[in-house]
Amino acid sequence: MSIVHNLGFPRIGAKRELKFWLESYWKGELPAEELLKNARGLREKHWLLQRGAGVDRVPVGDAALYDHVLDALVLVGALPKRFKLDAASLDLKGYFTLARGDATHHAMEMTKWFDTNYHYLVPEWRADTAFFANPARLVEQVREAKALGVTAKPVLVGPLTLLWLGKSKDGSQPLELIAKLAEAYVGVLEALAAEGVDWVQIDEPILALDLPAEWREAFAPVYAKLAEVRVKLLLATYFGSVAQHAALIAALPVAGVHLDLTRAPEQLDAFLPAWPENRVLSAGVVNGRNVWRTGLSAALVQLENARQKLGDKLWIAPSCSLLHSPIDVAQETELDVELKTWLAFAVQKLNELKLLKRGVVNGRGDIANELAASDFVQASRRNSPRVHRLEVATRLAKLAPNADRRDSAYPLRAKKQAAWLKLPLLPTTTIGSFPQTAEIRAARAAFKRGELSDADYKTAMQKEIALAVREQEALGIDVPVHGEAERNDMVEYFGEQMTGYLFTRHGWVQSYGSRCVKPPVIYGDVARPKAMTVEWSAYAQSLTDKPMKGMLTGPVTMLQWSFVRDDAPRSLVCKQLALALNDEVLDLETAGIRVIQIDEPALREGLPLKSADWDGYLAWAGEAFRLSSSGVDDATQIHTHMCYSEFNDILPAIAALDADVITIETSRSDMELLTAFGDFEYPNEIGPGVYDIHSPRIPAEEEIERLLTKALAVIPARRLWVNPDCGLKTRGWPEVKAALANMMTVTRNLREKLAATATA
Ligand SMILES: CN1c2c(nc(N)[nH]c2=O)NC[C@@H]1CNc1ccc(C(=O)N[C@@H](CCC(=O)N[C@@H](CCC(=O)N[C@@H](CCC(=O)O)C(=O)O)C(=O)O)C(=O)O)cc1
Ligand SMILES: N[C@@H](CCS)C(=O)O
Ligand SMILES: [Zn+2]
Repeated sequence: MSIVHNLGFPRIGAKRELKFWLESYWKGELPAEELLKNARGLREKHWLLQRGAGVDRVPVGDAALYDHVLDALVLVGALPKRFKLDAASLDLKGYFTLARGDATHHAMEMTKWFDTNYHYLVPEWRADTAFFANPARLVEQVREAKALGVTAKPVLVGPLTLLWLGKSKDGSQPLELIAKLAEAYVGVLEALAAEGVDWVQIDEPILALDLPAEWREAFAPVYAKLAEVRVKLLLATYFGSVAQHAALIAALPVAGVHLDLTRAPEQLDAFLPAWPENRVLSAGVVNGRNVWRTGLSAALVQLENARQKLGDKLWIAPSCSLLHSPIDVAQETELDVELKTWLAFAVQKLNELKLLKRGVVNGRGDIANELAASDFVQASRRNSPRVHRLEVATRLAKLAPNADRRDSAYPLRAKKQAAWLKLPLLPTTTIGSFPQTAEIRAARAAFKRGELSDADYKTAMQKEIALAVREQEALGIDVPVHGEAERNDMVEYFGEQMTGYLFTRHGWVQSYGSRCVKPPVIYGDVARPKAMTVEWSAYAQSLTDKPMKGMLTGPVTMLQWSFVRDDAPRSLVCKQLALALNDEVLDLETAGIRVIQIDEPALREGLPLKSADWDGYLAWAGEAFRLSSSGVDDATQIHTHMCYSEFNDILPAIAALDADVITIETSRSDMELLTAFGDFEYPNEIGPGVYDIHSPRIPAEEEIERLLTKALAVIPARRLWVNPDCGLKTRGWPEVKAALANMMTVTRNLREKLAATATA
């Protein structure tokens, strides 16, 4: 019998319940036992919900309390050595110390999960990293599921993917650990088999990447070892085609393979003719990375094709875990009725899978009404006048070929900027946001509920802006910011003010740990009807003589962190965003804001997974950034900011953005990135982050000094800025003030030292 299975479910809860429990626990307000009890209740609710929606095999083990990669490390006993914690006896306190750090440990590094906006904790490898099977928690969850009558399919991060995602901390090659790691996986699988588990999903998304030969070759021996355990393995691949590894995958002793047929539908034809007999094909035909209702007719064509060859060996699934999808459209009671019919979140996606199963098993006639409804929705989206705007298309068509170029090259611009900015050596700034306090969020919530008037909300936000400016003046920050108090989120805020965007009330998606984002949805042509930030920035400028830095989210990040229409190329949508943002840049300049930061933290995350596609992407992404930042006077200083990713492999593309200044996260990786910037001789100004903003820990002066000294060894002082790694919205004011005060003290001391050396 063909079945429906799911690769993973959003774990935060329809009302972000897990987020609130976690944060209460961290504040000491919720006891550990309560957190554990609540989390168990939530995952059980999700299992039953999935079963109720027609999922025959329900994923178990995906409901991490903080991060599934951290859970995978606990499962194989490979916690970073520096924490001196034992995986077998790890309690909640230890688990969260790994994730969030404490007074004596900096948190595990965090980076993007492939090309998503989800952040995982980076494993730390050493030649002597030891592993052991530590399956107790997973086994317990399998038992919980069984007790509820749910058919559990445990989900594991695959061993090769786990190794790949980690970083060597001692220069050794992570792949050398594979034999030891495979032993631990065998132990885990044996424990699951002993529980009567028949299928285990083992995720190897790295198969969507171009892998070096030694990594490709490592698959066969590892999977041969795992195949010794009497449990069926479903090798799950997603986020792209794995056809380049078809021979390797065909030869693996696994009982099933999952393919992402939404990102890479063409791979079905590549795989199907030589599909090994008796192997299950899990067809990922419902997009887990987007919010659009599936075109059921088209998906059925794929499934019918596969079923003809495979019969009941065909399984039906979402393209990837639904972790990246909001939970339930039914909660969106305020959404425009027509637009709502275009959308499907996790719960709706599971229902689509159930229908597809009926359609493919019983024939199309069994779901004739649903197919007709689906066809109608597809046509209504395609033909809707709400999607297309003539003025946007005309503006794009008329764009001058050099519209993405500044008037002069950086060296001349730098002189003109220095002439009016008159900044000291090692100028200091911050990345934009200051603490989003409970009061700010409460004011916004009251405003949204209609309990606070426009005028009162504006006054409340201006009060916060004034506070941020005052604090920065007291600290002596050279280029202050207004603090972004008025923004719910750096992407959603802009999306709400542009045409072609819709936004939800409850469409939360986990970003990391307890932090969530509510990506706005681009359904049509994008434009900016009126200024979005000018009033706030101009107000902030009126409070200080220092040059106020305006703050925008760049076109690539707006694209990457939104759910994007699937009826136009991403490059086109990005260009529309770039022009809308350029309108804002020019309005800011006219209003006297002559330092403008255009954040692009998602530039690297948007990089295609296969290197053959990189140049194409970097060309249009770079052009979009430059389009958004051009047309300003040479003396207007354009900043950009990047964080949360490894940037070494795209340094030339970062330089090609031609921003006058880039501020970039570096401290968690101990300024490793800077060496690359130094080697590459990044031509413009750089502010490498001198402290990590993810932890409440206040960085000591010595730590900041060490990092800054490291930076000075590779970047000439005249091109070096001093700033934190990222925005400070997740922190509290006392920590922010103390951390920035240390940053300022170190900077002043270094300035004196540099001046003394210059005069000596
Ligand atoms: C820089 N980062 C961002 C990424 N992606 C984005 N889209 N935005 C980013 O900033 N990706 C990479 C990183 C990830 N980092 C973060 C950091 C912090 C958060 C975060 O703090 N998220 C908040 C939600 C923020 C938000 O949208 N707030 C709104 C709504 C607040 C709210 O919950 N309102 C309640 C009502 C409350 C009441 O009092 O009644 C409601 O709407 O139900 C706002 O401020 O108005 C979080 O809480 O998780 C995310 C990613
Ligand atoms: N300006 C934003 C950038 C985050 S990546 C902030 O400061 O929060
Ligand atoms: Zn950032």
